[in-house]
Amino acid sequence: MNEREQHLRDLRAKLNQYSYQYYVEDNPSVPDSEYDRLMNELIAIETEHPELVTPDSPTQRVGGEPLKGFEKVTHEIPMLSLGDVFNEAELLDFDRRVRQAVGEEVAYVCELKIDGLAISLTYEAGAFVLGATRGDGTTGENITNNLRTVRTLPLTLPNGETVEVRGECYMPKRSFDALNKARQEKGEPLFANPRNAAAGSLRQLDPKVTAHRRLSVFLYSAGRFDREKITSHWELLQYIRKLGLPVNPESRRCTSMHEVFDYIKEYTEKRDQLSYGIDGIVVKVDSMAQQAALGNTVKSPKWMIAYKFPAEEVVSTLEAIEISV
Ligand SMILES: NC(=O)c1cc2c(=O)c3cc(F)ccc3oc2nc1N
Repeated sequence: MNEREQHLRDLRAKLNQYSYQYYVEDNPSVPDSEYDRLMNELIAIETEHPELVTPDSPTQRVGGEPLKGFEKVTHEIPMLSLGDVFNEAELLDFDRRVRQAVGEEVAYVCELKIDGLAISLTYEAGAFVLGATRGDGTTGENITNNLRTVRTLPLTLPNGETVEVRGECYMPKRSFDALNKARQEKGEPLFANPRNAAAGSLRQLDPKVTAHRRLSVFLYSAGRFDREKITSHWELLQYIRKLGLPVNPESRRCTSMHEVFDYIKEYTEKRDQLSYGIDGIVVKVDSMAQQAALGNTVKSPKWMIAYKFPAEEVVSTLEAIEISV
């Protein structure tokens, strides 16, 4: 390997390390400007020596010309949405309905409800080939080029699987604060919250704009997968993690509603320390057989429920002034 190739390898390694510090550790060791400087240097060298480009180089994320619009994508397996409950009594009703329907004890998996945008990712022979929004559940929008810019979304799977996975694309609080600070300095309208900012960033026609929004993803489900090998949701999460895809580390298997309530209490308290926004807790029946027995309504699975946190009483300054007058 010659000196130039070694320099490229060092640049890629540094950029990947900075991404890991930013997105996984929520503790960047360099400012965004230093990341962008190194990325521009890597783009310049690879442009001059295209034969040295590698498929997993961070520069391969920001490709494609701005689109005129988004192609439609049909979800073979519909992407359903979550039913909501707003208090513990309603959560107990859900548990009672589930246990009556399956006629046996039930274990649950609790997950943080990431406040982002539902997406579907398709990998063919280990290569990321298609990314889409949920849309109306049956028809979504092809946002592949924009999702390629999401640094925590692997462009290749180490073992070359063909799989469709589903998850949430979100904007970390750090990215949201930096984005609104930059917009304030330019006198541009601010985003109201990270969810709106993520949605706006994914619906950009120009991937270069999306790349600067520093989005991230957590995966939590799959489209088609081998139901012989994977008999529980907990195993599905481990399988998705083994593929090399980011899975939220806070999920927990609970064998009683008592443990579910403990989990909800724990993460209601921890919510503000998380590096991303959550708007509730998702409670899923763990057994795939019990999920199948419960089935779906036309809109949502009956084996899953979202416990929503009470809306935060954010009294804006203006409201405060009105109240004080
Ligand atoms: N926002 C979320 O963090 C989150 C969302 C969903 C879903 O929307 C969802 C929709 C389905 F049809 C099936 C499973 C799901 O699991 C989910 N799990 C999560 N953790």
